Amino acid sequence: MAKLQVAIDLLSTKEALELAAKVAPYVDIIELGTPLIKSEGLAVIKAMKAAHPDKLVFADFKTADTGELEAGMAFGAGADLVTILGSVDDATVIGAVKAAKEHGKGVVVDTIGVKDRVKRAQEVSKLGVEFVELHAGLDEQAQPGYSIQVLIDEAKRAGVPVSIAGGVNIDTIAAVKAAGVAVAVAGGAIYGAKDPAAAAKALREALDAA
Ligand SMILES: O=C([C@H](O)CO)[C@H](O)[C@H](O)COP(=O)(O)O
Repeated sequence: MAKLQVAIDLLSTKEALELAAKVAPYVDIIELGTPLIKSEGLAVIKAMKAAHPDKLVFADFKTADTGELEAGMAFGAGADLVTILGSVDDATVIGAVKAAKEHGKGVVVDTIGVKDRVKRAQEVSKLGVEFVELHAGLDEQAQPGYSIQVLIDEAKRAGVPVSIAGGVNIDTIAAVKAAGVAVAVAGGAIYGAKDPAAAAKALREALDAA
């Protein structure tokens, strides 16, 4: 069964906690987006884990160097999963995986900006990561002609556990699920909705549908 991850790209701990309280019943993973962590620091991780100890808290660090150190910081603050950039040296991923093993937590590699996402996903999967995020970031999504179909096709070819992030919504989630993903990530489709709880519930139901 694929997991549902809410990506919270809001900028304050207060707003993030309010959103999480509304959508937590429908999601498995609560992602603290990179802008949120840059705005609020490690304290937002601590606050979210305290509020939702039963959920996986995902710190979207997008770490590019000192993998062991930064992953250790995220896990020490209460994160269950932390992201390392796929474009960086294997040594950074290996260091983060070392920290994850010490804390009993996990590393996710984010392929944002990677030219051959499938190849890199297959490479880093051998390094002990939990799963690989096939990700088109918000800037890439804003480019003319962007379609999530690219990520869906890549997920089908990957042959390793992946998530898809980059335009998952109620219209695309069935195809995302059919691609065999481990995790579907939805940001704007939830936090940008008039009724985030209803949006998360609808995505959950679509993901769980036979
Ligand atoms: O990770 C993200 C981005 O880099 C900013 O932190 C987004 O949360 C991710 O792309 C999902 O966004 P949506 O397309 O809004 O679902």
